[in-house]
Amino acid sequence: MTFGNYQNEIYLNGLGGVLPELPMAHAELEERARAALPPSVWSYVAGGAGDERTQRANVTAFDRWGLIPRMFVGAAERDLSVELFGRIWPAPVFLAPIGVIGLCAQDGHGDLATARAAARTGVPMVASTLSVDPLEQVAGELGGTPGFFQLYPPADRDLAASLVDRAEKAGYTGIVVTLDTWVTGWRPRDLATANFPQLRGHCLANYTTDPVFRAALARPPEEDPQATVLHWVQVFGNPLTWDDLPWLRSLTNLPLIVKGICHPEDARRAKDGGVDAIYCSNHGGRQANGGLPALDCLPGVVQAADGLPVLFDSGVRSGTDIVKALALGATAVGIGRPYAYALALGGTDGIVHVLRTLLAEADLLMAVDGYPTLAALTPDALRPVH
Ligand SMILES: Cc1cc2nc3c(=O)[nH]c(=O)nc-3n(C[C@H](O)[C@H](O)[C@H](O)COP(=O)(O)O)c2cc1C
Ligand SMILES: CCCCCCC(=O)C(=O)O
Repeated sequence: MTFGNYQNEIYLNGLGGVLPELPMAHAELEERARAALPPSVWSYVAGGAGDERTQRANVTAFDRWGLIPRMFVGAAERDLSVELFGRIWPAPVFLAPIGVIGLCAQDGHGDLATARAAARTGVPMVASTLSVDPLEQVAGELGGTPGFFQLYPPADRDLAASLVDRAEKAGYTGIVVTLDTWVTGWRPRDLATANFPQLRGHCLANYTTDPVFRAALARPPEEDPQATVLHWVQVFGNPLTWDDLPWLRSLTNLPLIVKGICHPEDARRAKDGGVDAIYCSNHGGRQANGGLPALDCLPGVVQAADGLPVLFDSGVRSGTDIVKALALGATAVGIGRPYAYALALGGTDGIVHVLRTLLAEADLLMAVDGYPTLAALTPDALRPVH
């Protein structure tokens, strides 16, 4: 599927892949997903850290930037494609890793449904360590679309190596290491309902199918699920230091991307440590409350990355948001909660719907505002709103 030049599709053929019964605006999508999802899954996905100020600020940060339209640029033809890690992506957009995405699908196999949406659209998927279906099965649904495996680096280094090795063999094209969630943040909604312990048991497929993880158990996970979860709790978290970066780098020759970078100095050190890209994100405000909106961190990270690709997520809710993040220097923009809600409402078709609408809006905005290429989207396209 190619993106760009939606005009004909919208005005002549309708937006292929868009479901008339699903909303185009995020607020309505969210409201309908709330009604459709089991309450425990809803509050887990929608919730964040503390009183969720940072989570809300991630979204409203986009309102503080305004695009300035340009004229006489002949923007009838647009091209949203981007080359990243040696592959051409149809658009500078990807599906961010979502740990319980499996449970957002009505059949409980949302990881597979997401991979199928990636296959249909060509929009790359970052598959979470915490999935209902094992990473090999998820990769099997990706078709030719690039897939990235997101690693929560476990305390057991052999387990980390095994997960990365499996991801390589399964055909993933990069490894995203998430640094900001070695322990769960203060999440009142989940604490109130003891939600995560309830949900996580369903999302350990990558562990229960792993030879290193299984070898550490006295009895197989199928026979003793409780002991399995207890062992997982022990090995999951790994508060890494900069001294661990060479080890992480040594795990793979695939592109290595570090997720959760918000400080320019961290971006600089990660670049010096040999990573292939920086992923600027505050985990959608789920980990730390009281922080800067991720969008406000993006320009500093881009500057410090000094030419290295910078992936970005946290708070992206519209095509306009995508364009603003690109103008502020993101190389590609991650979609998070919107696709979880779309999955809940329409399965794979729902995710395709949300990607099509987001990208159509971005594309048309680039057309009417006179920024026909990604190269034209520079910080000069924006001014702060007073
Ligand atoms: C329910 C849920 C589960 C998540 N699980 C993971 C995960 O397994 N790994 C990870 O790196 N990020 C995870 N994230 C964070 C997302 O990758 C992304 O950073 C975040 O959703 C962006 O914020 P937004 O959805 O508000 O735009 C999760 C986010 C949500 C909402
Ligand atoms: C022990 C922490 C697991 C968190 C897993 C999923 C995730 O990243 C999230 O934000 O939720």
